[in-house]
Amino acid sequence: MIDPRDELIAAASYFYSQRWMVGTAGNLSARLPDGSFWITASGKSKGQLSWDDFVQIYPDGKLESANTDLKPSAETAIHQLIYRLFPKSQACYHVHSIEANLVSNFVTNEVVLLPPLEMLKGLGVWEENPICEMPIFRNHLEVSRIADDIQARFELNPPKIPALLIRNHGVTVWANSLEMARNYIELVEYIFCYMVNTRRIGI
Ligand SMILES: CSCCC(=O)C(=O)COP(=O)(O)O
Ligand SMILES: [Zn+2]
Repeated sequence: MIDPRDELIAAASYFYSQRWMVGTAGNLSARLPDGSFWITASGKSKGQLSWDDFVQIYPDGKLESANTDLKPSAETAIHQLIYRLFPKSQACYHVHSIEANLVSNFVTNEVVLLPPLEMLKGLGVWEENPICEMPIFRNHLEVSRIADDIQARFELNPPKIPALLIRNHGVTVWANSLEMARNYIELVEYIFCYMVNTRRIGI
């Protein structure tokens, strides 16, 4: 079995270079065949991760890490929930971009309408002139409350695309492979960038 940490490190380094994972912002995880997942340890610079900067979380919540000082990402509860709600997901990526935060303030309600761009096909929306919304969640200080809100909403109303925004915080995507999760981050960031630019030029 290939260890997914190399791919997570490469993705984090790329996202860092795009300024979507500045400093210690964001967290990435990837599942293993036994149902456990590797997740970035909390507070690590995402531009220079190594294998020892990850924690393995088992389905029963137990964890394993290279040293006992290592804490799993503060947002592990969201990754755990995503894997529970979407059992085919193999990766969950969360980044903080300026555009994601700007877009999260374009509306005050719980969803933002995305422009009907061709790029939505990359997120699985194969429709002409699609009406596609991205869910937005409140950024509670306690991450478990964010996870509770996501669970409550998604159990009733599953999202059309594998992505969610946390207002003034960042975007989270999930996918059936690490490669797809990386593409999804690029696609949502393209869409956010487009939305910010259309506002800027007033169209
Ligand atoms: C400066 S980032 C604040 C915490 C956060 O939102 C994040 O994504 C990183 O947290 P982690 O515990 O995964 O390092
Ligand atoms: Zn975050």
